[in-house]
Amino acid sequence: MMILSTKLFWKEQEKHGDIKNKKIDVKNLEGFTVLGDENFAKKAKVKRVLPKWLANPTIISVNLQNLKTKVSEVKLLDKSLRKLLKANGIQYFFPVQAEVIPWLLKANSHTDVIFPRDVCVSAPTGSGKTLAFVLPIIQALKKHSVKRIRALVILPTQDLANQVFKTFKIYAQNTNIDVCLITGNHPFATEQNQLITDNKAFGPLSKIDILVCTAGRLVDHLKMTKGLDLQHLEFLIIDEADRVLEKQPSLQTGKILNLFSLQKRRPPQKLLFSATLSQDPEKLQKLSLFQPKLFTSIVAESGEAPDNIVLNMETFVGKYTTPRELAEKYVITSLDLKPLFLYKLIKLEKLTRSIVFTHSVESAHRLAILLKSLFKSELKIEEISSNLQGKNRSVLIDKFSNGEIDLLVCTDALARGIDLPNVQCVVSYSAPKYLKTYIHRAGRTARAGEAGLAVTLLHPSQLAKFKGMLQQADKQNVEELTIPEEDLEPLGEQYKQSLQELKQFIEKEEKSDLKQTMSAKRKRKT
Ligand SMILES: Nc1ncnc2c1ncn2[C@@H]1O[C@H](COP(=O)(O)OP(=O)(O)OP(=O)(O)O)[C@@H](O)[C@H]1O
Repeated sequence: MMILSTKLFWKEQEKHGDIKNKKIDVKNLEGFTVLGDENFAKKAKVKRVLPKWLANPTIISVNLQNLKTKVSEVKLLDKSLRKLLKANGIQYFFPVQAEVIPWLLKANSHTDVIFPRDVCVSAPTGSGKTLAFVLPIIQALKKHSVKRIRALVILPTQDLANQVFKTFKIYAQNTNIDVCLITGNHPFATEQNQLITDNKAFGPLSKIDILVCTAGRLVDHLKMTKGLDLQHLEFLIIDEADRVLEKQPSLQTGKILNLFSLQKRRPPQKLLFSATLSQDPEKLQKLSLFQPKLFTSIVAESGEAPDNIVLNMETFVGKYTTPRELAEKYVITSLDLKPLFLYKLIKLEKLTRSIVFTHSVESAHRLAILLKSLFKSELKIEEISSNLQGKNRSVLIDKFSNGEIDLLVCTDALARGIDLPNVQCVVSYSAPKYLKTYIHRAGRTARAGEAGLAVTLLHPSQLAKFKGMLQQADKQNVEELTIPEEDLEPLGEQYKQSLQELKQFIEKEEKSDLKQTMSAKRKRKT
């Protein structure tokens, strides 16, 4: 018997002249086995059915003005923690805290009987996600007297890890919990020494209870630090989870996330946080979450995120949300005068305490020099990028926080999670490529219920793409802020002079770089 592919079959049918009807005539098929079938009927649309946990989230309000949950009334939380919150000026919980903290405390109150469910939290930037995991973890770990790493907190950058570490330190006061930070900011051996002590009788022992780290440095220590034991882990927290998992695929591909499922005791509870957490079931599937629970804020058609919204549970997929207090605008600029548009924008809006994002370290550097030349002593301008060592970056971040710097020019290395107080405006000098980038940049302002402005500079050819991108987050009303090109004409001479200064500055820098490289080479030779 002959085996016939569908293509050959149609050729055969053609010979028999029955192609018109495109119907298989079984009579002509003697001696053939047809593989596959041509079906020209229109297929019914497949209805997307979400896993139950994604379709039934707990909705988090984005309203930070009308707070309802008093810290003093959440009796599930230890009195000492409530006292510390009060001492740090926190009287009311933000919505994400009001939902997640009691839920986690309850889930962890009888872990000897029931494995706690894993948790995904998607809530806007600046909505207080950090405390939503810090407080329940401190409370849960207070009871232990033997030192073991019981909570592992992974973040995408050094600056962020540092920030979360500081929050843990504040709320671990008056407990015997030891928190450690490893980000590569210190020599490897120093970090090893902070993690482990070598006991003569028992071998390597943990010195700490909570480890806060960047993903890359964790991977290095897992490979090379003898005695680093995660067998007793009770919590695995991934903050800015989408970014961590993008940056460190080895975490995602099961190498580390699934490693814990092999441990002898119960696997740790996984807690994933982000303002842009994917709610795509296929992506989440890879994380091997255990009976996950989703907390998410939502936007309604109008772009508002009301408190009581009826969801279509079958099709609900959370969209990224931004703070209610965020005002958003864009400015159309020409390519060659873009720095002047920025200059004018800063003047018009009287911007201080503001951040300007560019797409690369080099362009941040050039723009900072140019702005310094244009503003002279009128504004204090600094640049911050991954080129700077961690310590210098922290100094700049502190200076900005204290109001000693008016304008910080930076790359997207600073876009995620960094909590700078009272940022007036975020300017995207280079248009963001992705919605996520836009949301995290803009999220440096309008934090913790404060008002804030995000302005994006666009060339006319970028406008359609930008608007399309914002529509994915149901943002339809982003207004244009018009700066007519004629208004820039009087600045022409000043601009030319500043460009000249920039050129000279860069040339000088290049020469000095060359000199340094040559002298380093010479030193190596000798
Ligand atoms: N209940 C509260 N009351 C007042 N301020 C709060 C409260 N909770 C948190 N904050 C403050 O709000 C700011 C933002 O909090 P946090 O950094 O945790 O936000 P986030 O949701 O993690 O933001 P991002 O997504 O950008 O990382 C911080 O300065 C924090 O101290």
